[in-house]
This record gives sequence, structure tokens and C-alpha cells, in this order.
Amino acid sequence: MLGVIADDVTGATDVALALRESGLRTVLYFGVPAEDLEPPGGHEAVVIALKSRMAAPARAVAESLDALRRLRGHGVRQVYFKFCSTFDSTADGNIGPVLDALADALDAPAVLLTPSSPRHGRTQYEGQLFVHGQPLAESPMRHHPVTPMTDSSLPRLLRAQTDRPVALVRWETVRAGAEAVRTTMVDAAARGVRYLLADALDEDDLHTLGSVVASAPLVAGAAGLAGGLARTVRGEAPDARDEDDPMPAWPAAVLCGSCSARTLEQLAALRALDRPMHRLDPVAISDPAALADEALGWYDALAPGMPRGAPVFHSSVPPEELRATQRELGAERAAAVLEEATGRIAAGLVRRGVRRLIAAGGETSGAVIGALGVTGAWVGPAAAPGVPWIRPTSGPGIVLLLKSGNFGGPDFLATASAPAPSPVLHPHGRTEGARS
Ligand SMILES: Nc1ncnc2c1ncn2[C@@H]1O[C@H](COP(=O)(O)OP(=O)(O)OP(=O)(O)O)[C@@H](O)[C@H]1O
Ligand SMILES: O=C(O)[C@@H](O)C(=O)CO
Repeated sequence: MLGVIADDVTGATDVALALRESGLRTVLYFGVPAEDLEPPGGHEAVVIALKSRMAAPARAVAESLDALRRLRGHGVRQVYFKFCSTFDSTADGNIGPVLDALADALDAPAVLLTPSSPRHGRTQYEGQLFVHGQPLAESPMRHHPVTPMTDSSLPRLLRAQTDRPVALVRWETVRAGAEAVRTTMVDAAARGVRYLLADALDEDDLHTLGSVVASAPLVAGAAGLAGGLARTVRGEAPDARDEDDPMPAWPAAVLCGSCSARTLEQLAALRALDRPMHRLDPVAISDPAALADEALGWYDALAPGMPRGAPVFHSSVPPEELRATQRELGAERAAAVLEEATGRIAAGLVRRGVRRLIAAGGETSGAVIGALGVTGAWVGPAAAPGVPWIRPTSGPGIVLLLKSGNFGGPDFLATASAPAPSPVLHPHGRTEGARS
């Protein structure tokens, strides 16, 4: 049994999909599940989604250790710490402290990690992180509203967050094969190195790395290495995926809090389709309940039957406008107002019969999950690489699509919220219409 601790909600759905596509039947929890909650039978991997990415180090460590305790109680022997493929962390940086705490608790000698996730265009070479071939600090991530990333050097980023020695596993070593990586790890551990940032440019590299850490107590990174590890763990055993898992064509709505470049493109595509769109402006209305009431009032006034397609609620703005709002309200307050309002809107929509909710942005998705009281979900088919449909294991009969800010093609939101059928992208690239 593989246990994953993810530092945000869309990171958790991303890694859960990687495990599912590697053939592991995967259950996902939002927050640390209650002691008496027995996971549904038949699963081979458990993912716990925390909302710790923006948290102060002490809180992130406490929450991660709590998740670890729960996973261990559940019989998990190997733990994967999932952080963002763009190494998103605040100025205080909690990835290092969480790694230190998990490594101590699991008695892990040297931990292999990499944010490389080639399916999402993230690669690591010579310790530098690239986003679709651009150095991280030159990518749109430099404008992120809460975690602007202005350095591309992973060793430097990680060393700023931990006192423990960090070294690289260079791409030439990875390409030389599992034995070369193993030797590098053993030598490094003997020299006192605790963290090995491994270069990886493609799925083969990740498979090699996965095979090296198949029995390591702690491994860390983005969804890419988790997939490489899962493929090794799973081996040639029969695939547990439910290939035809169709998504129902239920009434849909889109909730967008992400200001990422890709989300802005996806919103432009919705605008071009003349979808009904409502902007949430925290400067005009800074009381979250009033902001949500206004939005739900707009929804209630829409023509019955939604002839223009699923409605869209958004606060997404380009970087200059975002900075202006943040100057006016403060970045934290603006985010808190919008997240609470978005959660209230999600709950109001479900009360009104919406059963297919598409949320854009990790923090935004966390707010939606929290407001709906969703504590666990089965991982369904992918709507795009890294973005699975999920079905809550209890509560109202709905399906959710929680999209990381930069994931999905330009038409992703339009397609996912289309009346029916919505396309299902199979792991091996085959696309077909889902039945309703
Ligand atoms: N107009 C706005 N003004 C200020 N803050 C905003 C505005 N719109 C959104 N935000 C805040 O910006 C943050 C965006 O983070 P979120 O995690 O939802 O998206 P993301 O960072 O693009 O996605 P991911 O974390 O999956 O990459 C949220 O806290 C959101 O509330
Ligand atoms: O790794 C990624 O980029 C995503 O899974 C993520 O963490 C989104 O917040």
C-alpha cells in the first residue's frame, strides 16, 4: 500500500490520477480522515490532500505528521510527499521542513526527489526547473498571486528551506540506469547528503528513478515520479482501472479563482462561446457572504434551462489587475474573501441542483471541497493530463473536476462544462466521448 501526502487539493487529484493511470485503485481524502473512517475496500493507494502549501512551516509539519500517523495506522509502509511541479512555496518555504520531519519520522536515510513531470511540461536538468522549456523564473509562475517563483535553481530553493545537505543526481547518471543512480545515492548518503534532487526529462527517466526507490520509506516530488514509482510497484499485475467509467452529463457550473496564464486563456475561450459569466470583485464587495449572495442572485436570474451553457463564476484577472486588488485589500485578505465566497457559491449551486462542478485553482478547489463537506472521493477518468473527474465517497451525488491553475488545454473549461458528452482522455492518449 502506497500512501501519499499532498500539499494541496489539485496536487492531490493530479497525483491520484498518476497512480490510477499506473493501475493502482486509488482513494483520495480531503484532510486527514477521522480515526474511525475505514477506507472503502479494494484500494491499493491512499492519497491525503492537505491544504498546507501556503501554511507556516510549523503548521505544515504538524499537519503532514498527522497525515503520516493516519497512513501508518492504515498499514502504509511507503510514503510519497507530493509538492508542486513548479516547487510553489511561500517565502518561509515549508517543503524543506516537511521533508525533514517526514524523513525523521520514517527514518529515511537519503531521500530522492524531483518536481519533474514531463506530462505537464515540467523537467529538471542540472538542477534547474523548466516549465515547457522555459526556466521556472522566466515562466508565468513568476507572477503567481501567492507564491511567485523567481529562482529556477532547485538546489538553491531547497537549501533555503533546510539545513540538511542537498545534492544532485545528474541526468547522465539517470540515463546510465538504475544501478548508477543507486550507487550515487549510496555514496551521497555516506557523505551525509540527505536530499538528492534527480534530473528527469521524460517518463523513462522517471521509471528508472521509480525503480530505484521502490522500497524507500520516503520519496518526494510531483505527480511524475509518483507515476514512475507506481509503475514499478504495480509491475505486470492486471490493471485495476475501470476504463469505461463514464461521466454523467449533469447540470454544470465553473468556479474560477486561478489567475494563472492558462486559466485566463480558458476563460477567454468561454467568453468567446458567450457563456454566462459573473465576475467576483472583492474590492466592490469585500464581505464574502454578500459577494456570494450577489453571485447566486445573478444565477437565479439567468434564463431557465441555461440556453447559453453552464454558468461561469470567476475572479481571475491578469497580473497587473491582480496586483492592484492586492494593494487595495492585501493579498491574504483578497484571497480569503474570494475563497470563502466561492465556497458559499458552490454550496448554493449544489442546493439549486448543479451536480457537476468544475473548479480552477488549487486554493479555490480547497475552498469548494471544504464548503461542500467532501471528505473523500474515488478517482475517475481524466478530463486532461493531471485532471481527473472525482466522485465523493459520501454526501450529495455530484462529480467534481478540480483543476490546477496551469493545467488543461485552452478549451479545457469549455469542454468539461459542455452539456454532453464530455471527452475522456485515456492514459495512453486515446480520446472518446463519455456516455451520459
Ligand atoms: N482578483 C483577485 N484578486 C486577488 N486575489 C485573487 C483574485 N482572484 C483570485 N485570487 C486568489 O488567488 C489565489 C489563486 O490560487 P489558486 O490556487 O486558486 O490558483 P492557482 O495558483 O492558479 O492554481 P494552482 O495552485 O493549482 O496552480 C486564490 O487564493 C484566489 O482566491
Ligand atoms: O504538481 C503540480 O503542478 C500540480 O499537481 C499542483 O500541485 C497544483 O497545485
